[in-house]
Amino acid sequence: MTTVGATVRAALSARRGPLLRLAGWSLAEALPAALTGLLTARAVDDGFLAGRPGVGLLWLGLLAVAVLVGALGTRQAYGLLGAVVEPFRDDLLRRVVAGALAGASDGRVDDAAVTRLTHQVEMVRDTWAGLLMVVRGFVFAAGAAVVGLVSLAAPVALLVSVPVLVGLLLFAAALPAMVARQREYVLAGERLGRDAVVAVAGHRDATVSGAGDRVVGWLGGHVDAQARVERRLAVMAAARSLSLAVGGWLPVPLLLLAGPWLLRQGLGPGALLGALVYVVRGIQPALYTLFQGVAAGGLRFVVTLDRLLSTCVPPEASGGAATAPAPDPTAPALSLRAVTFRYGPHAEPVLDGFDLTVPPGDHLAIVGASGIGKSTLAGLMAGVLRPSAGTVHVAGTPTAGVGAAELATHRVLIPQEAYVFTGTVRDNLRYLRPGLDDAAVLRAADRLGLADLVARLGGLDATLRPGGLSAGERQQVALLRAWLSPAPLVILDEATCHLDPAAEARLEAAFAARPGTLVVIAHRISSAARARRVLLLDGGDAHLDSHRGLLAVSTAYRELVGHWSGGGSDPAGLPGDPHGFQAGSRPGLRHDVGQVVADRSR
Ligand SMILES: Nc1ncnc2c1ncn2[C@@H]1O[C@H](COP(=O)(O)OP(=O)(O)OP(=O)(O)O)[C@@H](O)[C@H]1O
Repeated sequence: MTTVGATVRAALSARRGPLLRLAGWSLAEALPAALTGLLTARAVDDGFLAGRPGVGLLWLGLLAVAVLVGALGTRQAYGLLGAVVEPFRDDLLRRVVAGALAGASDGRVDDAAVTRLTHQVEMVRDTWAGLLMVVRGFVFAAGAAVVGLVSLAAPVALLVSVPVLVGLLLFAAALPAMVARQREYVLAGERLGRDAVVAVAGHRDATVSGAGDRVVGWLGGHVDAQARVERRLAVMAAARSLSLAVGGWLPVPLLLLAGPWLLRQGLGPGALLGALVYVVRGIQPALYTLFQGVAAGGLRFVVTLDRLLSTCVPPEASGGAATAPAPDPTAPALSLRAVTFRYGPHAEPVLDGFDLTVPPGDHLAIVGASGIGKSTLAGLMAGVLRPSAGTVHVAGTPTAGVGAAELATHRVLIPQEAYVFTGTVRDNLRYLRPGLDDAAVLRAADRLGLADLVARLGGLDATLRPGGLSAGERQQVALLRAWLSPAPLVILDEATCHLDPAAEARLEAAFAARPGTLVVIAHRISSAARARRVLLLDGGDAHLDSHRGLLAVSTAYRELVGHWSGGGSDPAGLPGDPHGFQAGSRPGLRHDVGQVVADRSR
């Protein structure tokens, strides 16, 4: 499991640019803290005490300018905070949801768990932002104050720095215990909440069976436990106060006690006052904010992030294409072994002990009656569905436990209802390959005969509104997007059903010529005839052969072809049946494909 420390380090190193800019503006923000004591000392020693109030006011005016610069720094720093925090939140959310999806059984996701996890991600985001600001604020404010003290006099800086360091060390020593107490506190709260829900849900049974007192006692035990943990947490507040007393307050009496000696060494009274200003206005509030911030939001951040990471898919599994291993070109494009799939624990299996190997570069058409399991098989091939038993490999990579981003580099699945989103034509087309240049996109559009469509949509910069597109146009946009994807395997699940036969033929031919492997859930007989091999899903059987081969050996296939091309205005498809096949026309077909393996490629 990824640790909190590693996650924080990765988040910081991934956002180096914005962090550096944040540091730059933090310097500006720290300007008043750095100058406040120095300018006060000048105003007093060279101005007011020297009988030159004008000079004193001038120094104070400079301080006012520094305050304005600091305010500008604060404004910019908060703006930059989003650039550091939001990508961290996005990445965490992606991993958490991927973890929830990976943990889902039979494709069923626990919605409540996802909601709880996303809520916790928001909490981590907020506390992360708070922690960054607090730590950053302390480093720059305290650093500025120390620089100011050194510029006043080195012995003064030493007198202040030593107790500050001791206070920080005390706080750091108490931190592990604070984290442990905070974790106990969170767990006790969760336990109480969970069991209270159980008790409330079962209160009728408890009352009827006379177990009310036992339930109250049981819950009371949880309340007591939480109170005990809270008391232990409160002890940690004492450790915090001690650290603040040493680091933030001790320098004041030390400076006052050393005052006569410092004045004898030539330090002006204004400089002594300036040093006190640095301590009281700079170091003390910075320490207070640091201790409070770390003890409250910081501990919540560590504990909540730690719990979230235990549910996450590691970044390498959910990360972007850059971290995903490349598909193995020598492995079969698809390999299904003993795959069984059912939509529910008590449902009949749609596939049962199914085997299939698709070599790289193959062009496979899958045919069968409506409801026989073609889309289910496509979903399994694409890793969208998980087999109840057996394994599915895409280009040598098992689809189980692989993140969506990695899968996307291996295969692209275009379903019947194509997905188009509100955004530019360019973003829609480059969705699976964001870095691609416009020329390559337009070349591909031309290659697929879709240049007119792109022009009609208003060009690459135009905004697509999904509602304004016909079903056929949506399919063409999705097909061009799939063509542009880096994935070597393309699965078209009746992805051309809203196009006319000529457009379908043109697009399928283009996909067949694309380097890689093509699997088409056939919508028309012509799709099957164009394919190198045809997989026929039949009731208790499955057959794999060429179109001609199947025509020669399979009565079921001949019957389907007969239905497909039999009469009507569309010689390539069955009139009135958008699927080409009709379950009613094949009463003998069952939904279980059966044990028979039709795999002649092995
Ligand atoms: N989400 C689902 N929940 C339960 N059963 C489902 C689900 N999706 C499909 N099925 C059932 O699984 C079987 C196979 O469906 P599938 O959609 O894979 O068949 P198909 O051959 O693609 O059909 P069509 O050609 O009509 O698209 C059918 O009996 C269908 O009713």
